[in-house]
Amino acid sequence: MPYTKTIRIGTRGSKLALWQAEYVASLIKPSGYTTEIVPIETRGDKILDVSIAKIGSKGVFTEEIEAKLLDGSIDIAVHSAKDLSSDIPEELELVAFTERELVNDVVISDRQVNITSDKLKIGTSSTRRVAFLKHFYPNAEAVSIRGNLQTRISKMKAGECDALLLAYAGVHRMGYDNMIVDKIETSYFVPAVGQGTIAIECHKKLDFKKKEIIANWVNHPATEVCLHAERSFLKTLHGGCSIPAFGYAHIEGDSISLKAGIISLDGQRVIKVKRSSSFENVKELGEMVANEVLNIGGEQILKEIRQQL
Ligand SMILES: NCc1[nH]cc(CCC(=O)O)c1CC(=O)O
Repeated sequence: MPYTKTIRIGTRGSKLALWQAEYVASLIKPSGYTTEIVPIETRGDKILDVSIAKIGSKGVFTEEIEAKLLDGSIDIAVHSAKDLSSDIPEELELVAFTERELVNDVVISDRQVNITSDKLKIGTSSTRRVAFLKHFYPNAEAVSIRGNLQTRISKMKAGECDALLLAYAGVHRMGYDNMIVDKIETSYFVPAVGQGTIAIECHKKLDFKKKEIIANWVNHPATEVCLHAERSFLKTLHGGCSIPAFGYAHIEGDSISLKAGIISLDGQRVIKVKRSSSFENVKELGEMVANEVLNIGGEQILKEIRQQL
């Protein structure tokens, strides 16, 4: 095949995913390479009536896309880093992470609501958010809502819930900032691993010039190092996206600080550990934090969750 200066970008077909793919394409553009966006439907897009936790296996939003990386029909895949399992196929690698957006969860609503004092029905389908709601906002009632952001907002307007709890990143990318009624602090409501950043996955054998373009034009090194710490934590914990684990790393001077843990599904027990390391040791940092979390009660919580799901 003749060499083409075109990078084929595989992505899910949802509006948020397409926004993210377009964003990555816009970062590549000044390099002189062109891009082609290839939408791919995944299992997670097809099954809308069951919560993600119950679909079961990891990678429900990524497997079909990874298959196309493996057979060479796309050059790179663009994912919300949060949706990416901690184990990716041996032949593939993560080559870039875009600059992280504000990482917080936010409450959005079409009416005036107060999450602290009102008895709100809050739409979410994330086990982490349901458990944190039970712990920090016992007034609130979590109701399961799935679908893309647009669908969830229509369900809220139709009365299925009073508010939605979502990642700021997605809300912002879809242009719903004006519906934000509360920004929840990460000091206690710790985000999911990878929240707010976009990961670029490719075949280890992808043409080196294309890899170089991605590294130079798409990757944000400070975000990348934080993501490696968070993902090392998740990998050691053996948690997929259905586990109510959380992890957030950020740079403090010349070290990386990682705060991560797990919460029981009933919200009763929060196991949280914060440690820091140099930039070179983020993998060990993630492993150390995960092992500590497992040892001080995390193992027991994981065992209970595996029995319940
Ligand atoms: N699990 C779905 C998902 N995956 C990524 C985002 C938002 C964008 C991001 O976190 O980068 C969302 C929606 C949400 O959690 O509100």
